[in-house]
Amino acid sequence: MKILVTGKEGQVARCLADRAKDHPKLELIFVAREGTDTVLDLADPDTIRAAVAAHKPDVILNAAAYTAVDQAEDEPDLAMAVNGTAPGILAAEAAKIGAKIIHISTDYVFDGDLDRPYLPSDPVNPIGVYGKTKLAGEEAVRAANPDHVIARTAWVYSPYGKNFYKTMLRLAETKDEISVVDDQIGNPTSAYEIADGLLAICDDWEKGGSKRLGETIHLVGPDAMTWCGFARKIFAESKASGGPSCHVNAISTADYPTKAKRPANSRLEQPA
Ligand SMILES: NC(=O)C1=CN([C@@H]2O[C@H](COP(=O)(O)OP(=O)(O)OC[C@H]3O[C@@H](n4cnc5c(N)ncnc54)[C@H](OP(=O)(O)O)[C@@H]3O)[C@@H](O)[C@H]2O)C=CC1
Ligand SMILES: Cc1cn([C@H]2C[C@H](O)[C@@H](COP(=O)(O)OP(=O)(O)O[C@H]3O[C@@H](C)C(=O)[C@@H](O)[C@H]3O)O2)c(=O)[nH]c1=O
Repeated sequence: MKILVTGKEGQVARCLADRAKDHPKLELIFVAREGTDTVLDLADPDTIRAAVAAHKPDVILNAAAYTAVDQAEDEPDLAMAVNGTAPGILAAEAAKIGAKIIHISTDYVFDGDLDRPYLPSDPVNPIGVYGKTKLAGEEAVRAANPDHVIARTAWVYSPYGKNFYKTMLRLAETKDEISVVDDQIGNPTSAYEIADGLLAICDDWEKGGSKRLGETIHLVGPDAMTWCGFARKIFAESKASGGPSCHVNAISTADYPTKAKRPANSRLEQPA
């Protein structure tokens, strides 16, 4: 089964590439906005149509996105083109050739006001530009192709790209203490967990199954914690293996002003 993966250099895409060898019946083709034989720029619909026509995949896995949460507040049009409009074009192009689409979304589609983990069926209400654009992408995918899976994940970390885990370890190289917000809670998620979850769905489809088809699912790590708790965990593990570590002060969101508002409660849960 041929799977066209967007965003070749992203965290999830790179973990998909690492895991591909465990799924010999899945042929993963990675494209990016530059540097690949077939270029796919989500901000340029013509390149989307051309890439899908060139590869005629059975599944499109959209792992690319505009993920700079604060920067999105200053570039809402570009963020909307990439996160909101392009997924609909990918989904429509997939539908035209009878292909399925897996689209990755985020906890930031929720406002964070609920006092329990969010279920896929809970009402959405994003509070920042990034979340609004990701919600538009979800809606566009649902409208364009019934053969979709929308997998919402959260707080992604991996050895690749930019993420909170790597930021903490980098800061610890030069600082004795750092201050991290202790009033935003969520589920840190390894990009490998996401890759494994999505490839398990593809394996099922390859065998003729219909696992999760038409569903919006939550695919996150098992443990919820605050960003401060996550930082402390990162340093505890790092210290145990002889890596950098530093003291973490717990602060409130009000003490760490950022351009974009983030949900206080980002916990996601998938019903059994
Ligand atoms: N990171 C996180 O904490 C979370 C991520 N998600 C979602 O998970 C998915 C994967 O995220 P993650 O792997 O962390 O993302 P990354 O930020 O690691 O990578 C995003 C990729 O998207 C590519 N990209 C950006 N703009 C375009 C464009 N116009 N055309 C083509 N490619 C583009 C980037 O390309 P380039 O290398 O050229 O910059 C990059 O390779 C996304 O849908 C994201 O919204 C959901 C929840 C949490
Ligand atoms: C670096 C740093 C951040 N923070 C705070 C800011 C913010 O509230 C929180 C997380 O910071 P970041 O900017 O690294 O994370 P952020 O970019 O908000 O992460 C989000 O990315 C997008 C793509 C998603 O979809 C989300 O699930 C989520 O993972 O930690 C501190 O309190 N101290 C620090 O030293």
